[in-house]
Amino acid sequence: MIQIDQLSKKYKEAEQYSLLELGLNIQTGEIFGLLGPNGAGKTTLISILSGLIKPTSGSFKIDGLDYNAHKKELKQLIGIVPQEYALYPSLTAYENLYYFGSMFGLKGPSFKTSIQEHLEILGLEKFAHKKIKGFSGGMKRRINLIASILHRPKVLFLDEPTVGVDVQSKSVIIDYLKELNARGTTIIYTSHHLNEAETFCTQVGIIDHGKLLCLGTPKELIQNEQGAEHLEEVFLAQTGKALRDYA
Ligand SMILES: Nc1ncnc2c1ncn2[C@@H]1O[C@H](COP(=O)(O)OP(=O)(O)OP(=O)(O)O)[C@@H](O)[C@H]1O
Repeated sequence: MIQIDQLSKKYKEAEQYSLLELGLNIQTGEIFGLLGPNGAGKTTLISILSGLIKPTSGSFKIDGLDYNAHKKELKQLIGIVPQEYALYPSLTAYENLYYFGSMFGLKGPSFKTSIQEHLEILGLEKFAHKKIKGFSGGMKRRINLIASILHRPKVLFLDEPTVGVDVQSKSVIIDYLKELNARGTTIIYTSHHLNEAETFCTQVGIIDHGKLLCLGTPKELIQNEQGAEHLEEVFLAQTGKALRDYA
């Protein structure tokens, strides 16, 4: 589904590469967890794959389509849930979703029904006509998720979709993502919640300093790391214990 070849990114004015000749294949139907410490390059990689920023060099294809030649098709094919909320605070939940769906050309009664259905599935039907500015973090994350999937993307990129939300919202989000995946959506997500990734992901890639360190199912990675019982131990063995503070 996704073929990444020798992808590098050096931001303007940055001294170091944020991604360095990274190669990776992600198969159709996976729930792929992109894990790594702060500053590892996760957001950079997801932002390149979802067309938000350009790589410095290298290439990638999604569903056989090269990004440079097929930008329009790829926009319809993918959904993006960014780390920051991309919502209009003074519009209601319904108005936000209507706006984002319209951007993908959605319209008509079936579109309106689809918004209502998604609000129900994610437990937000009571808040459909309330303004976003009063919503909790967990509610905003769920609205952000709906906004990114109304056009039924084949591939969904999520940058830390469960950060800063309570256990209840997290569980609704994860269950919903599993359901989407069961219906055929390939999921690529970043997270610092290693317990969550261990049970949620079918494949995991650990990256650091812009390079892929290891790749496999959570079970394979745990088996291959001597003495490890959980993904967290694999992660620390691969990336070390040094703090990654940067400003
Ligand atoms: N716009 C930018 N300009 C310059 N450097 C940047 C920019 N965005 C990110 N970087 C740098 O690129 C590196 C990778 O950052 P990135 O945000 O991709 O990491 P991350 O793995 O997503 O981290 P986190 O877990 O903190 O979100 C870091 O060193 C960061 O400082």
